[in-house]
Amino acid sequence: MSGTAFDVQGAGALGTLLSGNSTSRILNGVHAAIATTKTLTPLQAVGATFGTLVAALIAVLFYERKRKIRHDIPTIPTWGPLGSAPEMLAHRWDRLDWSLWKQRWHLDRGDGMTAYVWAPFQPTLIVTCDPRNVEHVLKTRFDNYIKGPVFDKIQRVMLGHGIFNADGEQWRVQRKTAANMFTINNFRDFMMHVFLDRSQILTSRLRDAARSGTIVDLHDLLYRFTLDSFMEIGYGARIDALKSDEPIPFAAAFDRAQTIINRRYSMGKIQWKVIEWFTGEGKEVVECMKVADKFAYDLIAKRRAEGGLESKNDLLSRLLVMKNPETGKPYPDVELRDMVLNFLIAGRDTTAQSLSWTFFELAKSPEAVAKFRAEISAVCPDGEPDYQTVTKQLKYGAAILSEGLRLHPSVPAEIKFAVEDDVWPDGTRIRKGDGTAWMPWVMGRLPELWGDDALEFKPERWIDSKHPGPFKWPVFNGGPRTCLGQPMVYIQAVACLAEVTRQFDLELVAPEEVVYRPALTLQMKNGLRVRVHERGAGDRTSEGIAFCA
Ligand code: HEM
Repeated sequence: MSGTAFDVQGAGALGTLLSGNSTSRILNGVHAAIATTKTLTPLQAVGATFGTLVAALIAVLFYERKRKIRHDIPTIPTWGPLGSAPEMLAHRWDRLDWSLWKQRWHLDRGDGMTAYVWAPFQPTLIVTCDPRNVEHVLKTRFDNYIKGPVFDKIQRVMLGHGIFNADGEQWRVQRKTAANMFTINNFRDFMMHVFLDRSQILTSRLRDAARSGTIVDLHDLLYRFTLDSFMEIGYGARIDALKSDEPIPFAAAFDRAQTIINRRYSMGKIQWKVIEWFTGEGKEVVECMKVADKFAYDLIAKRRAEGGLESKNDLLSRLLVMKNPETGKPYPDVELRDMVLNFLIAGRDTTAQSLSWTFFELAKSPEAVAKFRAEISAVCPDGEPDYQTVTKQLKYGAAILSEGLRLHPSVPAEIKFAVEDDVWPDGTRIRKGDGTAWMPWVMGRLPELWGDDALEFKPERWIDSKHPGPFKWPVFNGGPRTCLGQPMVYIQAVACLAEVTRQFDLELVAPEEVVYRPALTLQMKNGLRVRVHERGAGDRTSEGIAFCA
């Protein structure tokens, strides 16, 4: 290869990396350098080209630094033109702990609750733990903060144009449709029936484990529990994942795609594209999504073919008879596919994770378990609970879940992008295009927000004090984009917590192994291995798998 051809390719690659006036100045420099290489030997030309590219890269890094550095917002000490990139790389496995450490550092210096972090080729992120700012972004200036193209490009292959990915009118229409479905009253009875039925299968698996002395991965069982429940409630389909230990092909493909996609958030677009091209993971995502897509389209076709949709209670049947308020026509399959997969992510992973982390905390807190058992015996002494019991009477159970979510929010961090310049309530100046982030995981651990016992698992704080509201505890978001599933989560999770706690003692096998995997949602990296002990007949009011007898 001649030195010149090689050089021009290199310059071309740089050209696609960059844009803007300064960039063209840099490129002119590169071209000038290339022209001089024409008189060199091939080896010298390669050396000169490499040197030129390195010099150009350094120039770009310094330009990026100049563009991103903010003198009006605090940040941790950075690595010159590399910003915080080296630390982000070093802390890719404990990203949340690093963020907490960073926030503590700022608070101890008197910087306040808002700081920023930057790295080359990634959007600058202004990160806040101030509930006033969170309220401002989520509610007061809702229209000024959007998910934006970064989120859309990363997630498009999986979420399509579904509700999680959408902004503006596209989001508004879907929100309306989804909100309508969640207000249907008879849906609640159907839901309750499904949750109790699946809870019974879960407890029968735990009983088998207790009797055979087998250690179980409760995290995996809870994923199966929420998958089975949501498949029935959402799509009227029974897949009985809980009755087996085998991987479910579509769920495995979907999980693999999620794992690869989640990693994209810690990189710039070019970085993840290049890495996925080299590792073949880009193609793998596409293949996995073909499996998930086929699953979704088959579900839609089957439900449509069965007919009688008007009398069915599941979400998909309701979607199939609904008309898009925009077009006045039924939703096309491609939009139904997006809804199916968006709701599956919402309905399965987050609830399974919240239950897993809450059981983890309960297993370390015998006092909370004793209080919960006393409440269960008091409010449902004879027979299965109804909707009212779970939603109104198991107050300590609900407090246990809220406390579990405070310390381990299923969505640990959120990002939105500013449409226009703005000023936050704490005085932080936001520029058009800035990424703004808040981290429920970090907020839940700050003594400044929760008192000196912030790191302790204390369900009582939800009973003894006023509810903190959605902006100090943004676990389910707040404002117009509040989680639509929150009431459903409390029914399913409180029923499941009560059912398991009433019948079993859970012993953690290796508590030190219970750690998160950095991802969009708070998975347990090594699962939740427990030894299950059936409570003696004297501990319960009766034998059996009824919810509370
Ligand atoms: C513990 C369980 C759950 C947690 C912690 C949770 C949390 C959240 C959060 C933080 C968001 C905002 C996401 C974003 O905009 O980036 C959200 C949105 C949403 N959630 Fe949940 N969620 C849970 C369970 C569920 C369930 C079971 C459903 C229903 C099937 C559901 C349905 C939705 C929907 C439809 C949205 C989109 C709302 C919108 O953008 O307008 N969620 N959830």
